[in-house]
Amino acid sequence: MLLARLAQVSREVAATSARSRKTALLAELFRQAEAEDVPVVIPYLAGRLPQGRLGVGWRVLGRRVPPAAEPTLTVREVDARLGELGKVSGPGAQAERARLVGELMGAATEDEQRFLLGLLTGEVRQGALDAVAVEGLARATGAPAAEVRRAVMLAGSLQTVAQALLADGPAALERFRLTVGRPVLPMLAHSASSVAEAVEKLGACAVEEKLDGIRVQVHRDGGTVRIHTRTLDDITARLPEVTAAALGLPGERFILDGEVISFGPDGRPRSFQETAGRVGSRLDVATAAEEVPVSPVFFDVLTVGDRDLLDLPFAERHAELARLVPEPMRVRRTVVSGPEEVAEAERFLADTLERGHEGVVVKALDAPYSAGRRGAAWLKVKPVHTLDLVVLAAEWGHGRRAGRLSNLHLGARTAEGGFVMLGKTFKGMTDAMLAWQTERLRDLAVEERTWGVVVRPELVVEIAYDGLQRSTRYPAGVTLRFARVVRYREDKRPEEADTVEMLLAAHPGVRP
Ligand SMILES: Nc1ncnc2c1ncn2[C@@H]1O[C@H](COP(=O)(O)OP(=O)(O)OP(=O)(O)O)[C@@H](O)[C@H]1O
Repeated sequence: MLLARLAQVSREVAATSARSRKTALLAELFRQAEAEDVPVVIPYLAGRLPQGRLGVGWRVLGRRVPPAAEPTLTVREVDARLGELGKVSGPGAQAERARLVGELMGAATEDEQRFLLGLLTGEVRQGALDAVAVEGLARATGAPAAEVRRAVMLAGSLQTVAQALLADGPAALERFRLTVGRPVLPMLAHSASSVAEAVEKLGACAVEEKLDGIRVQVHRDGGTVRIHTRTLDDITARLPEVTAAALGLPGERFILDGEVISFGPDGRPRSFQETAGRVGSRLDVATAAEEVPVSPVFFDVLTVGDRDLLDLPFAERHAELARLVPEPMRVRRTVVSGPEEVAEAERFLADTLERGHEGVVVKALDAPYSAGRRGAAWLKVKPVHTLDLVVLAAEWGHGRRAGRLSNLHLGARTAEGGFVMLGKTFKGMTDAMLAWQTERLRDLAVEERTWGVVVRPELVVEIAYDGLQRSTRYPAGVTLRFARVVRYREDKRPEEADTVEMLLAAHPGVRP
């Protein structure tokens, strides 16, 4: 497929707000694409680079190159060239990168140059395109949209499903069943501002403790156990305690969903940093396991034996969980019948906080498991509210922080898929964090200024704040009071960051 065609569709999709038109445009594009184009077409449509980052800054991208008259570049050729670009390193790297970018831009028409520039600077990011792409794909291949959606959910990747569908037609969907040993993206939660609001919305529900650890999906097939993170990384080797626990359960084949967390000698949860440090460390697992032992605490089950439980109501899945996993290895919970029992839910939250946990997750008893979705059936309630924002730029520090990128420009997501700046912060950073972010943000820089760098909007950071206030200085018309960094969220993609709308909804008293 020609890059020119992709650039044209990308522009047309962005220009229309009608979902049916977007679907039609994408269906047409998929009809013209070959299966081999898919690993490039899908990320490019969403404004993502399959290579992640390329290390080309504004100095290179800012140079004007005369455009080609006719489109000749194919998407696969562009991908191969960007792959080459990503490999350049060592002395003279900048000059070599500039040469490669110059060559690529010189082979592109004006329209394609604009598209490539947007792609390389992270500006063509199109939010929420995946859902429309699923419909387009279904229409292009004659597969039922609901089945394509379920396959994408289970594969955890639109790209994998699209490639299979374009190569082999609707029969390929068979390959994407829930299978022990193949991880699926976990179900996620929305926020509610209070337990009362959550219970009001959900009716009959379970109120579960929210543990501040690391999400894990544990697959056991006979004597084999595999443990995956929320981003589907395999961390089995790092968690021997969890493997042993899974092998000790009475079932031979299952998939469990839960959290691993480390409890101190007093039985209280250790800080998130300690658990994360333990789970993140690959070296000398035996010593680490002795110093910071972790425990799995499960809250859901996706498969038992050969039965796929995803579509069962949560109440029934939990009954299966209780048969398989003994109580000390399950999250604590209370079940309430609806708003008339809100006092019980509130008592449970207070008790959970007392025991040192973060808050609760309130879950509808009748809801299926929606893998990879931030479903409305799970609502988290945390007294300390934090936001997941995206770093848009960073300023060089002064004094003790000279030579470090320090003051972060924070952006919330907009409905259109872009980002809008909400404020800045240099608070809450440890020395290690400053060193890490300096290196990481330099890699992401697309523009260097005397005051700092403007970066590709990639890095998600969790921010605590004391409130929201009106502001004429920031484009959203509001800014955060006393924003401070809690932690970086490398497990989150910028598409998962909080939106301006969510922020405004959480602060009904403040209007831009
Ligand atoms: N009982 C529980 N049920 C579901 N998730 C739980 C529970 N206890 C802890 N968690 C954790 O809380 C997360 C649910 O919140 P969400 O889906 O919004 O993820 P998140 O954005 O990482 O949230 P947060 O930053 O608040 O932890 C899960 O991914 C899981 O790691």
